[in-house]
Amino acid sequence: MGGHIEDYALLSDLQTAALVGRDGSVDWLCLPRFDSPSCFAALLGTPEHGAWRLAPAGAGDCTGRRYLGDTLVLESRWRTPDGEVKVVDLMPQRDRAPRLVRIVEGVSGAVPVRGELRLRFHHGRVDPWVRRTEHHRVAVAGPDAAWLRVPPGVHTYGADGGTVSEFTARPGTRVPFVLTWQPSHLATTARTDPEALLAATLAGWHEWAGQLSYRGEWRRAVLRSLLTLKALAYEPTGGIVAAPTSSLPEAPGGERNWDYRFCWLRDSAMTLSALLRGGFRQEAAAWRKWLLRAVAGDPSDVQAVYGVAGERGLPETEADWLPGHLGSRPVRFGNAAVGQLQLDVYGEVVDTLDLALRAGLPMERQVWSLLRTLLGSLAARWREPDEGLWEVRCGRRQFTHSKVMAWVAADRAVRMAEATGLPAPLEQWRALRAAVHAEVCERAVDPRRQVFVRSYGSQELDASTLFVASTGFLPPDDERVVRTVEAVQHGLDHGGLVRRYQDGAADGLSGSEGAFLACSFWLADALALIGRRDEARELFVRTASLANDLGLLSEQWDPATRRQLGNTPQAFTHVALVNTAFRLSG
Ligand SMILES: OC[C@H]1O[C@H](O[C@H]2O[C@H](CO)[C@@H](O)[C@H](O)[C@H]2O)[C@H](O)[C@@H](O)[C@@H]1O
Repeated sequence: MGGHIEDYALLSDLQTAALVGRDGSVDWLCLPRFDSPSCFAALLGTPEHGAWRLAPAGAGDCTGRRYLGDTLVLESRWRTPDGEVKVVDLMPQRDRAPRLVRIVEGVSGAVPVRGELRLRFHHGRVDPWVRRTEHHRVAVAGPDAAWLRVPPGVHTYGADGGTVSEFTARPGTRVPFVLTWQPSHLATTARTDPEALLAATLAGWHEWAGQLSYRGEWRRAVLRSLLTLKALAYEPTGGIVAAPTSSLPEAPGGERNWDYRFCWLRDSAMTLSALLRGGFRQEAAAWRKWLLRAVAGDPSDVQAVYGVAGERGLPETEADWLPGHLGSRPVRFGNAAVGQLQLDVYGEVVDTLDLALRAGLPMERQVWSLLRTLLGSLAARWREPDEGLWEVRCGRRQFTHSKVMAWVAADRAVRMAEATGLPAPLEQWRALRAAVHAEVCERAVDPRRQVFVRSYGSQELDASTLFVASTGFLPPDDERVVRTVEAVQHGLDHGGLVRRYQDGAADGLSGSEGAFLACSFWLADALALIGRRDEARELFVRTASLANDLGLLSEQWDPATRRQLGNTPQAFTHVALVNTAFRLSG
């Protein structure tokens, strides 16, 4: 049922991503886009649902692995009784077709190597027909074709529903495999030079990483997080996916399994703020253009989530043929969050536009007009209950976080209007800001404890109320802020980390979940803001240390089993890591 979540390495060509396990198996790959059906879905099933293992014959997990420098080129090493072998995995940035390149290099001895390629299109459901050409094995089914370039001298044959390759790796030999996807109606595929692709891919990532402006003490973790965020941005449109996976469970064996291969305005706006802080402005400009296209049509009907090209419909379906990761069912594709009202997205989007302006991106006329439409829509809707940032499936409420973020939208809009002098109903925006502030202070605070609660009138805690401090809604020395931070720290503690809300709080789903890693970083932020910097540092370091050996973090953490949970790598978590590192580094 796939390896452990933290066993996976990420490869990306900035249009889709693959996950490679420690055992040398590519267990997840959607082609040609992040949100396309997968051709390898062993992550959510077994190798029978599609996988490509390439490793010393009979070997288990690799004995060491790393990314080559500041790139997403993975090198896995096996030391075996027969000798040592390296496999270098990469997804070159696209020219025409998506490719997965795997180069086996002999280091010492004579090591028998075995490749087992099982392509299963449409999320593990369709076993393609495979034919042989002079240089390739070609798998075809429906719209999909995958071409495996067979290296000269490698014995390749069909067996066990897949393609097996066998050879012996010796020092000085490099054996490259290239898997290319293209529409099945194309009869040939272009030849490529895998070594040239490797060199260009290394250079491309290094060049990008070289722009990082952060010089603080957590440079390595920050850069790996930013590389991961960049890897989740769909280059042709500027959209950013929340994670490249679907249905990795928030509770093993449970139903909390969601498809994250889409662009949440919340997640992508926050991603942009992290990239901007790191000095990456080009992505911000591209995302702003994506945003304009995505919300075009009826910007007042802004959705919380869109497809990578701005699609509005992402129908949620259940894949009953997949057993799920660790038996966690259902496996879902598509996401019903698309039909929810999540008012906080106004705040996150406007906050990011403000940050972009302050980072020197010129305010375009179209962006300004979008901002005015968004504010008009928010003014009409902010009193409505919504599903909130946690996307509850048990009905709408007056969530505190949604209202605080409505205040953020009005506040940042006022700030931008004042800074630019561009035409705006400034007095209306100021009045909106004041009205939201007054209502939140009156209705979202528990009168007895003087803490901000999950929703108006409730007694429940919610880590998203920490935003009252970090957004500037109230000054950090306000007693209600301090009490809220302390209440979250103690009331939502889960093994030294933070739950997003109390275990058992209504969300419309069965079972419980792990500690939410982004919330743990948010608490570190809030502790720093209220002056408890030592505790903030300690929590930050503890949370960041849960990353796997390659620096990757999923959405949640299970303190009992000490394992990662949920979709991986998750943008939300890496964004929070970056933002907190910046704050703590001053
Ligand atoms: O927990 C229920 C919800 O889980 C997902 O939402 C979470 O992930 C989103 C993407 O990272 C994030 O924006 C949101 O704040 C998280 O709660 C899922 O996508 C939802 O459909 C589901 O209701």
